[in-house]
Amino acid sequence: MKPKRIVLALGGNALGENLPEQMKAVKRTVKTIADLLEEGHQMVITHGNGPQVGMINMAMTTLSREDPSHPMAPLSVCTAMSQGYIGYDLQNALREELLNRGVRRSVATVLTQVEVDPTDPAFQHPTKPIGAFMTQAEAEEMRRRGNPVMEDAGRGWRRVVASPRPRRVVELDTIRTLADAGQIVIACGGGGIPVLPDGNHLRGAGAVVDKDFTAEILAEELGADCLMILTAVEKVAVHFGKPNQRWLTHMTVPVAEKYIAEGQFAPGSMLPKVEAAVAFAKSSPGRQTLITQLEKALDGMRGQTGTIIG
Ligand SMILES: Nc1ncnc2c1ncn2[C@@H]1O[C@H](COP(=O)(O)OP(=O)(O)O)[C@@H](O)[C@H]1O
Ligand SMILES: NC(=O)OP(=O)(O)O
Repeated sequence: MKPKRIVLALGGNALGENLPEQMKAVKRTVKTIADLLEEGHQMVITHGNGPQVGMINMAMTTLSREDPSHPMAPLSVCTAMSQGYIGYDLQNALREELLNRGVRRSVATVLTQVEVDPTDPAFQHPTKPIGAFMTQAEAEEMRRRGNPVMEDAGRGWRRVVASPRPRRVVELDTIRTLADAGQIVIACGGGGIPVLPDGNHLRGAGAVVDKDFTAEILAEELGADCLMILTAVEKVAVHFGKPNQRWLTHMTVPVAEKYIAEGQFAPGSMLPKVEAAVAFAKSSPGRQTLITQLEKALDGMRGQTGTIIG
């Protein structure tokens, strides 16, 4: 297989939901990344932060309630914390996995900001699920305390926050320089820290950006051949979770757009992945997205499983 430049977007199951789970999960995750690197692919890695940013935000809110001298931490700051928290485990686990395979490579996490538009209507309509899953009763209580909640793709209830579209990766030049120099970069974690340009100042925004959209921008800007989105399902389905569910091996752009229009993909979970894939395919001929499970990434790259879009 010809080596490719891949932007890899890691979903929740690659990271676990709390500290001990994360330390365990990343050990499994980096085996997949190391396998892909061994095949000669060049990788820029990004990851989600839904559970983690929710946990950090809740911890900071509790601290501020208990001791008002600690002001509430905005979601932008919580995302910055989540990039450090996840990047720390991921880069160390990958470094160690490579060393165990006799490979000495530099791995670095770049704290990354993304510009968002203050007029983005998403600020008025929270859709991004964060934090742990809740029962409906817990969700009602959360709603009563002023936090919007939503049912998340049949898996339970979660708090939802605004998720504006990313427009520009602020630290793109740094990421490109490191990637071009053959270094392994972890960047744009949690979709990037959302910021609003205000003259020379970048003001943090109260939102969580979808990592699939930021990964798409990164893949476009870095001239990647492949956007790889690793999640909890091996393939994308139509009629997901229904008796007539059908797993998809390949979607052309028009077919993906037709399924999007039919509402086949759940907002806040599979929809942004397929929308990102469509945008990537449209950005230049030959660009493809692979959506599959972490454990199936190598088979997916070999065309043996997963859903290819483009
Ligand atoms: N049409 C669909 N096909 C496959 N999975 C779907 C579909 N619609 C919703 N899903 C759900 O979306 C999930 C992936 O979204 P999510 O868990 O938010 O991603 P991430 O892995 O990035 O955290 C799948 O595990 C599945 O439960
Ligand atoms: N920020 C983000 O997209 O996180 P998840 O992938 O965990 O939803």
